Amino acid sequence: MVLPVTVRVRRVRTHPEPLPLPRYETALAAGMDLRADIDGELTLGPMERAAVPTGLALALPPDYEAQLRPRSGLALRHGITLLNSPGTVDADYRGEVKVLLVNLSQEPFTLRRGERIAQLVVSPVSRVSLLELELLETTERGEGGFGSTGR
Ligand SMILES: O=c1ccn([C@H]2C[C@H](O)[C@@H](COP(=O)(O)OP(=O)(O)OP(=O)(O)O)O2)c(=O)[nH]1
Ligand SMILES: [Mg+2]
Repeated sequence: MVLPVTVRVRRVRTHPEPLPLPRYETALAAGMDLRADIDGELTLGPMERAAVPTGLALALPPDYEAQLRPRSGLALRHGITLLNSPGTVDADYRGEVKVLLVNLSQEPFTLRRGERIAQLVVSPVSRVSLLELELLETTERGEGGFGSTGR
C-alpha cells in the first residue's frame, strides 16, 4: 500500500546504538510503536510517572496531529499507561516527543532502552472558527447529558 502522507522526523539524541525508527508493526496497524530512548533502565514505582524520551522530533504536515496512545499489553500486564492519554503532538511542535508514562500497578516496573512504550497515531484534524451567538438552535437532547439517557 502506498502511504500518501510523509512525516519528517529528526533524531534528537546521539547514541552508539541508535534505535530503529518507528514503523507499523503489522500490515494495517493504526499506530507506529514508539521506543524508549533511554540509557540503560528506568524504574517506575507504584503511581510514579515520567516523561520518557523517544529521541524523535516530528514535523507533521499542517492540519495533522499525532496522538500518543498506550499499548494495551503494557496496560493489562503491568498497569503502565499514559497519564494524559491521548497525548497530543501539534503540527507546529518541533521538540522531542515524550511519552508520559505512569505505573498504576502496585509493583515497580522497569523499562529498558529500546522497549516499545506507546503508539503514535497520525490523524487529520479539523480546525474551526467560533461564532458567538445569544441563542443556539434547539435539539431533542437539549441540555441533558452525563447519564441523562439512563444507565
Ligand atoms: O504526551 C505528550 C504531550 C505533548 N507533547 C508535546 C507535543 C505537543 O505539541 C506539546 C504541547 O502539548 P500540550 O498542548 O498537550 O501541553 P500543554 O501543557 O498545553 O503545553 P503547551 O502550553 O506548550 O501547549 O508537547 C509530548 O511530547 N508528549
Ligand atoms: Mg497546549
